[in-house]
Amino acid sequence: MERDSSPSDQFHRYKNLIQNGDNPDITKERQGASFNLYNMQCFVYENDHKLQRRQEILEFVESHREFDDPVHPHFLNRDEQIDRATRKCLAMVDNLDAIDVTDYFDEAPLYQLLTIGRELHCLSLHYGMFLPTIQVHTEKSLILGPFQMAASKAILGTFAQTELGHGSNLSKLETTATYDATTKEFVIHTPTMSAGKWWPGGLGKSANYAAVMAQLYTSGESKGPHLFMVQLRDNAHAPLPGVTVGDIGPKLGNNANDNGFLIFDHYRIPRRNMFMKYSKVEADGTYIPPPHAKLGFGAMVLVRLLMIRDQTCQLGAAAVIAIRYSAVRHSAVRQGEINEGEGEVQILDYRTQQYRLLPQLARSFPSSQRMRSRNSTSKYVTKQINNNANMELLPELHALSSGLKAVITWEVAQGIEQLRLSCGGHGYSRASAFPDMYAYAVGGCTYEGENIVMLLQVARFLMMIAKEVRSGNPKLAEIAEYIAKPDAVTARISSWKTCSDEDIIHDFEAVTRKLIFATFDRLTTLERTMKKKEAWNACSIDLCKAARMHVKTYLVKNFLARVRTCEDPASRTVMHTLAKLYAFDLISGGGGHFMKGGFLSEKQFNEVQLGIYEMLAAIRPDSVALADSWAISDLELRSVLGRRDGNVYPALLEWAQQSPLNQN
Ligand SMILES: CC/C=C\C/C=C\C/C=C\C/C=C\C/C=C\C/C=C\CCCCC(=O)SCCNC(=O)CCNC(=O)[C@H](O)C(C)(C)COP(=O)(O)OP(=O)(O)OC[C@H]1O[C@@H](n2cnc3c(N)ncnc32)[C@H](O)[C@@H]1OP(=O)(O)O
Ligand SMILES: Cc1cc2nc3c(=O)[nH]c(=O)nc-3n(C[C@H](O)[C@H](O)[C@H](O)COP(=O)(O)OP(=O)(O)OC[C@H]3O[C@@H](n4cnc5c(N)ncnc54)[C@H](O)[C@@H]3O)c2cc1C
Repeated sequence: MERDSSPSDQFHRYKNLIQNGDNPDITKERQGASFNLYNMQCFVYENDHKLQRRQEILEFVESHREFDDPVHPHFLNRDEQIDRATRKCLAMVDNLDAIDVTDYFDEAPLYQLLTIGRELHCLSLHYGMFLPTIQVHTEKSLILGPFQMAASKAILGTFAQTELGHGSNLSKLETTATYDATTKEFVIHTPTMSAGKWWPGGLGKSANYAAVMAQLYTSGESKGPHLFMVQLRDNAHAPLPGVTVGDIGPKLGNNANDNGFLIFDHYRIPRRNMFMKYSKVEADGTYIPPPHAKLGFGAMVLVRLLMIRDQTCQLGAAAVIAIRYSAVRHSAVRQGEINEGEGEVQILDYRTQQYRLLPQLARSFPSSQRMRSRNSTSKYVTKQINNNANMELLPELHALSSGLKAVITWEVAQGIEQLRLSCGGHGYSRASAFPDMYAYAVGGCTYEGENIVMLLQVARFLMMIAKEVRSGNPKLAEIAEYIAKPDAVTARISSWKTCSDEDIIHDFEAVTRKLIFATFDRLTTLERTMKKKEAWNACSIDLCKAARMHVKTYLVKNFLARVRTCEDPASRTVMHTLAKLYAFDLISGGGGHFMKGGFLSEKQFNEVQLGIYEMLAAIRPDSVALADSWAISDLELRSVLGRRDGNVYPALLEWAQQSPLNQN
């Protein structure tokens, strides 16, 4: 059948509709902000230098043609996605001078987002886990500049720990590394089908090396899981004899990453290939244990901390998209009128919409902020460990990194989904970026320690503290000091305007303390009639609840503390309201815990609900400017709906035009 014009021609006709300049609604929103954007951005990124670096890195990437995308990546099949990501990875590595590669907190992730986007890729595990593993587990004299090795592209590594049969429970991993003192080698072997490594990123096609977690056997004795550096492929990139390796197929997301499987058949590696910073096997097979049994899990602790910041930035970006879209969405489709006859309103004016957007925006700030200080704590703890001086802080760091990882990845994934819904149908399109963001975030709930398993680690720590407090001789980590404070019978929370930060902290601490001790009492009662592990299992839902509340209390306290450091009064006022909204929203969502035993009265609970309404209204005029305070460029955002200029509809048409279905 003949047609008047091709879909492509028709799109070109519509393209003429693209507006010059920014959408007037979004401009008006920006003009109405109560604070100076630059001051707020400096607060969010801690100083103007970091802000300036963001801009410099953006300009660098934008000026390099090798980072351009000839076809929008959403329209590529998996092979093409992997090709694209690999091409970009090479360009990224060729231009590493553009950033401080050791800054895993700001510069490296930003550079990666700008060059490649949200898809994980063949180098994700190399940078995300392989290099951190080398850093954490290799003696300094042997590191030989891992970043130079990466830059020279000589070694491309992954982290191969999870197996078909076991992921969370490291003690049951089945891959073996048996020391042969006659040849001074380890024999790496996959003894059963369930022992096959499964999931490592970049393993399927790309990596030629892996840090492999395997059960160490020496002098006929089992010594538990240890890490080994293993070459997998030769110089021509073919698997070495004794190594079977491949891709595990498509996944919910991260499909530009070749997650793989790996099977060893009595594969030999030199003795020095064991990561021996903490535990050692001497040439004669003598085993030297580490100064702390869990130091071998150190790389995971570090990466959990990195993930927290990385994931929170995804929530920030999702909030930016949804808020900007909500400011421009009103006239194309009738959503209803608030005051009849006065015409349609921006969807941002609906209180329900604000309730979907603003608590998520609030949620995106504290965890990104505090991770900076956690990162320095981590460096401090590592230094203590390296000096062999002090292992005392290790359980605290493990509990905190596990808890934050579990709570934040969950909240980020749920938040992104809520923000997607807030954009109606367009949120469902990949053009919005929400589907990719969600797939990325939800992966974080599983990898690097399944969230429930991580919460139960926090609970172990809390139960130990509770036992110490009850014994009357507590030696408490800083994050747990509140657990020893006296009980509080009633809540202090009043109206959001009059209640102080101390009131909010008092109430969160009191409720969490109660939850911890109620769980502790239940556990100890059960332990009288059950085996310890059975008792633990029998109250593990409560254990997780206590762990979650402990982490949320930590986040609330830190958000409020961070806001107090804001030097610009106008920015501080808005951020303070946002911090209170964050706290009130958590109380409202966790009403059961707060109202239990009459701690929070019904009147106080009503104040909380009312306060949420009022704070939404108070923040509404600043919401677009608050979104802008994340200082995210369009290239980083990669969302048609979240464009800075607000010209969403022509951009959607332009995006759809690239669909291969429209090419003929
Ligand atoms: C140019 C640059 C370009 C780009 C740069 C790109 C990126 C960089 C920038 C940013 C990146 C940011 C982030 C993303 C990074 C990468 C993400 C990409 C891809 C995803 C990677 C995913 C990788 C993986 O998933 S690897 C596999 C992870 N697996 C796990 O996490 C397993 C989970 N299980 C465990 O950790 C343990 O089994 C356990 C902790 C659950 C239990 O331990 P154990 O087995 O020993 O049993 P228990 O009896 O419970 O414990 C005994 C006691 O030991 C304590 N314990 C346990 N662990 C620790 C620890 N680590 N430290 C201290 N103490 C520990 C435990 O608490 C018990 O103590 P208790 O006193 O007896 O109670
Ligand atoms: C996108 C992605 C990338 C990954 N990349 C890598 C990688 O590069 N390298 C690597 O080694 N691995 C990787 N993994 C694997 C990942 O680390 C594991 O999937 C994760 O640690 C969870 O382990 P599992 O799959 O065995 O889950 P399981 O432990 O089987 O969990 C299944 C269920 O059992 C529950 N459960 C398990 N143990 C307990 C317990 N003790 N108490 C209560 N409940 C429990 C969990 O809560 C969960 O609900 C990746 C996974 C994904 C999804």
